[in-house]
Amino acid sequence: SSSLEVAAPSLAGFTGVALLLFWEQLWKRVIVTGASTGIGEQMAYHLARMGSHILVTARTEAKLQKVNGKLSTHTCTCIPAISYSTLMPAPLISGGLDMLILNHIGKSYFSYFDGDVGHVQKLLQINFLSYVAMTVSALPMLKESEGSIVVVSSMAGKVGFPLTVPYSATKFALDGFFSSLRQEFSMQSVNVSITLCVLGFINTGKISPKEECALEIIKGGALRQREVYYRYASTKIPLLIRDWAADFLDYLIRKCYNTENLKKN
Ligand SMILES: NC(=O)C1=CN([C@@H]2O[C@H](COP(=O)(O)OP(=O)(O)OC[C@H]3O[C@@H](n4cnc5c(N)ncnc54)[C@H](OP(=O)(O)O)[C@@H]3O)[C@@H](O)[C@H]2O)C=CC1
Ligand SMILES: CC(C)CCC[C@@H](C)[C@H]1CC[C@H]2[C@@H]3C(=O)C=C4C[C@@H](O)CC[C@]4(C)[C@H]3CC[C@]12C
Repeated sequence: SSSLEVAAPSLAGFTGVALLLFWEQLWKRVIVTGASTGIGEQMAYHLARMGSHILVTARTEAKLQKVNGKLSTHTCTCIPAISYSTLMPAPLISGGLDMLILNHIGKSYFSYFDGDVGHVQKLLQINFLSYVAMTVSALPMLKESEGSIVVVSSMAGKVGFPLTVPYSATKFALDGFFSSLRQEFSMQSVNVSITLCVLGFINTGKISPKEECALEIIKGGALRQREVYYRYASTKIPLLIRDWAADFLDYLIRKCYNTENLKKN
């Protein structure tokens, strides 16, 4: 099929090709949040090439329309101005859902924690509570389809990095909520998979391109993996060090930061 031709060159290995062959039967209806830019936007393009029906969300209608324009030959609905309050509107799409990809984040700062409790609360609302609320409202549909929840997190949601205190808190919260929920699904025989994605720094260059990252996230979700690491070596190895020598990893991380230009709080 044409979807295979477009996506095949960027896929590594047999699993990726096998996944694409079965995708059209298995993974038709997908929601991607925060899909107007970055990794979410790239996920939308990959999914469209695979023939999925996708619903993308973000706050800015203009940016969503740009994405929608590039997706014009595929079924795509855009939801602008979703406030991501804790109360999500009742099921976003009727007719079922196979995969919910939770990806959006609110803006934060990259410097020492400034003591602004209100900002932490707001970021928890956007990066964490809205994920909980969307999961709750999508769950009846996901149970019916035996579908998947994909949660996009970060190395900063597994290890304490400096300069990202509020952000890190929201990402650690996601791990707690979804890891615990995965256990309950298993105990209650709820066949909905939960995939937590642990990403390192993603850029637009050659080292960790967002296009490849987006495809790895979709693959991990479709294969119902517990966690996705991207890129694998530079995220998995530090996590192995963390489990055996946490102080040593903290030391290595601090050594990567040039703190001369930073204002002390
Ligand atoms: N980029 C990186 O290096 C890394 C990214 N990650 C994770 O990957 C995911 C995607 O990151 P990235 O592609 O960089 O994100 P971007 O900043 O490129 O995109 C964020 C998306 O979320 C939407 N958004 C922003 N603010 C809000 C809000 N208040 N409410 C709802 N939606 C909002 C934006 O659209 P709009 O503003 O129109 O609402 C946009 O679509 C995130 O979960 C992030 O934590 C993890 C590790 C590293
Ligand atoms: C242990 C090392 C091998 C890996 C180091 C990875 C470090 C450098 C990675 C891990 C998590 C990354 C941050 C992140 O998750 C999300 C964002 C939001 C985005 O809008 C701007 C960039 C920012 C702050 C990333 C900055 C780079 C971080 C600290």
